[in-house]
Amino acid sequence: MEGDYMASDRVIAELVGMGFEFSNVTEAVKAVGPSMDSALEYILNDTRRKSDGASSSTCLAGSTKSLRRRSLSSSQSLGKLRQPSIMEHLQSGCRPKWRKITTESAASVPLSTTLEGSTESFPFVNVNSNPASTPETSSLYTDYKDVEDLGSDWEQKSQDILNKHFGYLSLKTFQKEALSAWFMYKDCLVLAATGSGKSLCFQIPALLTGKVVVVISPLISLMHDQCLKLAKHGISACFLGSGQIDRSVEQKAMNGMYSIVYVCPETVVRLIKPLQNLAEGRGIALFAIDEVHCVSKWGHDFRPDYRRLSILRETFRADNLKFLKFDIPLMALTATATVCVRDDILKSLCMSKETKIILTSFFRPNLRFSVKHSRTSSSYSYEKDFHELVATYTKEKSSGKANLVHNDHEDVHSIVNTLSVDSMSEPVPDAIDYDSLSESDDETGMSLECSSATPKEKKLSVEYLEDERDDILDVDDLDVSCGEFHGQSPFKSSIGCESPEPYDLHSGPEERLKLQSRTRDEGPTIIYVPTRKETLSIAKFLSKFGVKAAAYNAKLPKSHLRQVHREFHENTLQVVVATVAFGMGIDKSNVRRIIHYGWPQSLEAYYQEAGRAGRDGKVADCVLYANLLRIPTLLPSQRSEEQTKQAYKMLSDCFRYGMRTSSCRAKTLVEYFGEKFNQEKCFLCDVCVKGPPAVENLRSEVMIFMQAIASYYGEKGFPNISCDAGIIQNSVRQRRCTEKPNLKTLISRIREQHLEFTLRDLSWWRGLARVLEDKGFIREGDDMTRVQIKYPEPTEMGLELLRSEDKPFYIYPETDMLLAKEDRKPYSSFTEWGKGWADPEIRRQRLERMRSRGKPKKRKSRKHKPDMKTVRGRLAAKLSKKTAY
Ligand SMILES: Nc1ncnc2c1ncn2[C@@H]1O[C@H](COP(=O)(O)OP(=O)(O)OP(=O)(O)O)[C@@H](O)[C@H]1O
Ligand SMILES: [Mg+2]
Repeated sequence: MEGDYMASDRVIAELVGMGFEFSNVTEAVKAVGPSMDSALEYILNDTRRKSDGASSSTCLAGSTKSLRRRSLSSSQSLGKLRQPSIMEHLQSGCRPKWRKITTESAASVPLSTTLEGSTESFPFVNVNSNPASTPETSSLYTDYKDVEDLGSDWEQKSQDILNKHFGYLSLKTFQKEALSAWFMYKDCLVLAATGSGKSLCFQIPALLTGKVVVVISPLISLMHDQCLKLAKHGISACFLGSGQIDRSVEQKAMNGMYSIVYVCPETVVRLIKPLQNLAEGRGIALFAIDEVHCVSKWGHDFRPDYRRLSILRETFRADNLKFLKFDIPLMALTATATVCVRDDILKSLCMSKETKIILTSFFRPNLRFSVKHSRTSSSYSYEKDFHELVATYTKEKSSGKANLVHNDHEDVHSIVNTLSVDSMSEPVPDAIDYDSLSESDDETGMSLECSSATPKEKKLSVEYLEDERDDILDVDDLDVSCGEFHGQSPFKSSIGCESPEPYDLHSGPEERLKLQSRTRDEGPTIIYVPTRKETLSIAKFLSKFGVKAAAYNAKLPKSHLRQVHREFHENTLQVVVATVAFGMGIDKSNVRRIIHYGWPQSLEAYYQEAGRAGRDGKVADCVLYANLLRIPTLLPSQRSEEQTKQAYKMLSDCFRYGMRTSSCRAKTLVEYFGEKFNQEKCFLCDVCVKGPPAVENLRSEVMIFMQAIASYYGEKGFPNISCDAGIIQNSVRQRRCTEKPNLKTLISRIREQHLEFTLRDLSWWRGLARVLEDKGFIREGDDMTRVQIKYPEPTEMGLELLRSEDKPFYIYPETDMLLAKEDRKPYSSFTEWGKGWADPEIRRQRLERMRSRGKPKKRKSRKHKPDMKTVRGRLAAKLSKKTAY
C-alpha cells in the first residue's frame, strides 16, 4: 500500500513536471494506477473525449485564465495528492494544517513571481502563493496552544513515519528533543555523536508537515549521498551546489517539488527571495544547518560562507514576513563542537535567545581507539603497518569470497532518476589502476599517464604528487552541481527492525570486556593521510598486493572521485585512501576501520573522521599511526595570526591525545568536547586493554629540570634557586639569566652536566616537559602557541615544587618517554663529539678551538647515483649533466 502511494506520488510528480494539469493527472492515476504510460494515455484520451475542448488540460502554455484555474484546482489538493502517504498521518486536528485557499486568493496568484521560465513547466508553481491573503487564511499553523495540546500525537506520528520510511522502531531521545523544539518553533542546536542519527531530526519535519525542509550542507558529495538515501526511503529530495549551469532543478526546488532541498551556503544566500516565495507557497517547515561547526573559526573546518547564514534567522521571522505567524525554526547540527565553538555558532547565526541546546553523549561505545608509533613515511613503514590489513582482504579473496561484504545497497543508478550533472556527459573513467601510473618523461619534463582516464584527464601531472594537503574544500567537490531524486518505495526489509545499537552506552564492564575479543566483521576501511601524495602512494602500495584500493583527494579528476564514492557505497572497494576531502557526513554503516596514517590536525577532525566507523553498531577500529617521536607540524594553509594560534592549540591537543598512556582514549575524546565521561573507562581502547605503564618516581629528574629552568629566573626574587645551581657556567651567567631558556638548550646542558642522565634522550625530556606543563608546573614563556613548549617558564606552582621537601614525584611516563627508553642509545641524537652543540656558548667555544687548530678536513662528499626509475632521479641526472658541461 505504501509502495503504491509512493509510486503514485512519483508518477504524479513526473506528469505535473511535464506540464499536465494536476487534477487531470491525479484523476488519471486514480483510474489506471501508478503507471506512467497508462496514465499518460488516459489523460490524452480523456482530453480528446472532452467535447468542451478544455485544452488547458494538456496545454503547457495556456491563457492566464486557464493557468489560474489550473493553479486553483491543484492548490486545492496539492497537499493531499502530493504527499498522500504523509498526509495520511496528519489527522485534521494535527498541528500543521494546509492553508485553506479561497477562490479569490488562488485566483490572485501572481504568475510573474515564478522563477524565470518555470511557469509553464511547473503549472502548480505558486499555487499556494498568496500575498493577498489575510493572516487567518494564510496561517499555516494552528495556535501555539494547539501545538502543546497535540504533543503526544505528533510524537506518535513521528514514530509512524520512522517505521514506515526508515524502518526503525523508535526515535532516540535526542531526536525527540530536537523534534519537540522544532514543534515549539524554537531554534535548536543539536550536538550529537557522529552517526547518531542527526539527519532524521530535520528529515521527519518534512514528512510530518508536507512542507519543505531546506538543509544547508557544506559539500556536494555529502548532499548527494543524503539525497540518495532519502530516495531509497521514499522521500523526494534534491541538492543545489554553487556552480550550476542548468538551473532547472533549482527552479523546481523553489517551486516546492521536493520535500527536502539540500543547498550549499553560497546558494542559499543567493536564493533568499525565491525561498521567501517557497515559504509563502508550499511552506518551509525548517532550515537545518548541518555540519554547523563550519561556522566557527575555532572549529576544524571553517568555511567563511557559513557565517553568512545569519541571513536566514534575520529574514524568516514572523515580524519580517507578514505571511508567517511564527519564525521558521533553525536547527543547527554537528558532532564536533567544543564549548567555544558552540558559543560562536549561536552568535554567528544570530540564533534566538531561546535556542534549545540538545547535547547528547559524544561517546561511541563500539569504537576501539588505539594509537601506534610509525614513521609513516616509506614503503618500509607501509609494509610494517599494513601487512595485517592486506592479509585481511587478500585472505578473503583466496577463500573464494566474491565480495568483501554482503551488498546491502541497491544499485545506485536505479535510484537516481535524474542526476542533473552539468558535466554529466563526461564519461566516467574506469578505476584508476595505480600500477599503470607509469612515469614517463615528456617534453615538458614529467608527466604521469593514467591509462584509464579520459583524454581530458589523461595527464595526472606531477602536481598531484606534490606534498600538499587538501585544505579548504570546494563546495562542489564532485563534478555534479545539482541533482534530483524522486522517492522510491521505502525499503521494506528492515521495517520494524531494531535500532542498530547493539552496544549499549550503559552496558556494564563485563559486557564491554566481552567486546574486546569480538572479531571484526569484514567491511571497508578508510585510511586518512595528511597529503595528496600519500593517497596515491598508499593506494598504489595496497593495490600491488591485490587489495581493491582507491585514492581520493581533491585534485584527482572529479569523475574519478564520483566513481570512488559510488564504488565505496556499493561495497566494491575495500580501502579508500583519502585526504580530509573524503567523507564529511559519510553514512555507510559497515565501515570497519578508520586508520589515520599521520597526525590529524585536530581532535575535532579526528573524532569526526573516526566516527565514520561502525555505524552499524558493531565493533570497529580507529587506529592512529603517527611518529610519536616527532612533534607534529601544521600543514600549510592560509591562516590569520589568530587562526594560526588556534590551529596550534588544536594540533597540540591532538598530540597530547597520542602521547597519553594512562587515560582511556574514549574518555579523553569525549571530555575534549566538554562532556563528563560517566564511566571510568571504555574497556576497548589500547589504554584500557593494555593498562597504563608502571608509574615512575621521577623526583630527581623533575628537580634537575625545574632547577635548570628556574636558574634563569633566579634574579626574579627566588633566592633558593639561583644561577649557582651548577647548571650555568659563571662566564655566561649574566647574559644567560636575561635570556629565555630554550628547552633544547636546557636539556643538552642537563645531559652534559649530569652524567646519570646522559642516556636520557631528548624526546624523553620533551615528554617530561609536557607532563610538567599539563600539571601546571611550567608554562610557555613566549607569546607563541606551540604544539610543545619551547621556552619553559616556571609557574608559582613550579617554584613551590622546588621549595618543597623531598617527596616522591610519581608519573605515568608518556609514549614518547617510553619509546625513548626502548630505543636507548647513548646520545641517540648527538654523537659524543656533538654533545653540547645546541648550546650557543659551547658551540662558540668549540668553533674557536677548531679555528685555532686550523681548518677541519673537508668530508668526502658521498655522491648518490641518481635512480633512473624515478622522476626525481631522472631530473637530477639531467641537471647534473647540464652542470657538467
Ligand atoms: N532512531 C533511530 N534508530 C535507528 N537508527 C537510526 C535512528 N536514527 C538514525 N538512525 C540511523 O543512523 C545512521 C546515521 O545517521 P546520520 O547520518 O543521520 O548520522 P549523523 O548523526 O548525521 O552523523 P554525522 O555526524 O557523521 O553526520 C543512519 O543510517 C540512520 O538511518
Ligand atoms: Mg550528519
